[in-house]
Amino acid sequence: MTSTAPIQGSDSLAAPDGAAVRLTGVSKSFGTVRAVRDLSLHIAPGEVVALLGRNGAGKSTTIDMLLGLTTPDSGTARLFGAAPQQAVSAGRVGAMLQAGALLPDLTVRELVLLFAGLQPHPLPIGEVLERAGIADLAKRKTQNLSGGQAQRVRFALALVPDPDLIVLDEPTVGMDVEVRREFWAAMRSFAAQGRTVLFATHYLPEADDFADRIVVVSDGAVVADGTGAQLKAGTVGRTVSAVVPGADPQSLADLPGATAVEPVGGRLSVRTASSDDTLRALLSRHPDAHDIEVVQPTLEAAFLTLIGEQR
Ligand SMILES: Nc1ncnc2c1ncn2[C@@H]1O[C@H](COP(=O)(O)OP(=O)(O)OP(=O)(O)O)[C@@H](O)[C@H]1O
Repeated sequence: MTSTAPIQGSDSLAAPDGAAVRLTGVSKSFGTVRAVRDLSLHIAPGEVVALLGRNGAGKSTTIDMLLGLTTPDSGTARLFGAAPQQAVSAGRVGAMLQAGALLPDLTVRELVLLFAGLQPHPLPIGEVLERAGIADLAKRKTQNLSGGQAQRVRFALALVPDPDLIVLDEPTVGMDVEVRREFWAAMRSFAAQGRTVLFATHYLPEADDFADRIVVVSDGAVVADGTGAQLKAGTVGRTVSAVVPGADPQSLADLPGATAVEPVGGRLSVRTASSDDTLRALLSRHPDAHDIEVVQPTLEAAFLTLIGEQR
């Protein structure tokens, strides 16, 4: 006999909804400051997600709630279907938070060992040092590290639990260009194993280069969520610019797809949701238009538009 009835007694440790991270309508205020407002975020296992926003947007507060370091005023935070503290205690989560002094008077190796002793299934110390690129710093006292070296040690501590999810709050602050490159290479190999990465940043190129998905936060709320390409296409559109004899910005405002027109150095620049339609109509109306350019927006332009709209 065949049956289509649901299987009973499924693994209670599995995330019931399959999500690595699920924030549902979380809010947090500090006095009169509403740091995070009704924010929801769902991250599937294996995704690499950037939380992008300017200073004070609410990124760190969101991360603190997600890790169980701060309790939301309302809403819920779940990691792998469990309460954040439970997922952290189970060694499923590694975190690299902003600044915070490393325990002094210990060598890097001693610090990593101490931290490993608190984890249920830590990675071997040699592997941690290797993966974080700090084998050469193992014997250095933590208080003698440079800012960038201390960041790499914090990254090592995040790797110690051998986590399924790694959460990084502005991880590359203080790292020089070379160290930054090595750091992202290490993160790529971590993510290539199917693990989940969430990082907060205000470096747009990092979000664009490294994340599968960018969640833009402004004034404590999600204002956009998509790939870098989707954010660029969906928010700003392309720009058609040309020298158009006898035209002024107002006369081009009704071109199909046009959302804004401005004069830029003797040219007219038309921001458009449909560059093909705009260009056809422009040439039909002004056959003498010349030096035409169609420009794809940068992520920075998309970001500024998004947070500008929000404000
Ligand atoms: N403990 C606190 N007490 C009072 N206000 C706070 C506290 N923590 C955060 N805030 C305020 O909440 C808002 C959000 O801060 P948060 O640190 O989450 O932003 P952020 O996006 O991480 O900023 P940054 O990029 O500068 O780190 C800010 O206005 C901040 O001043």
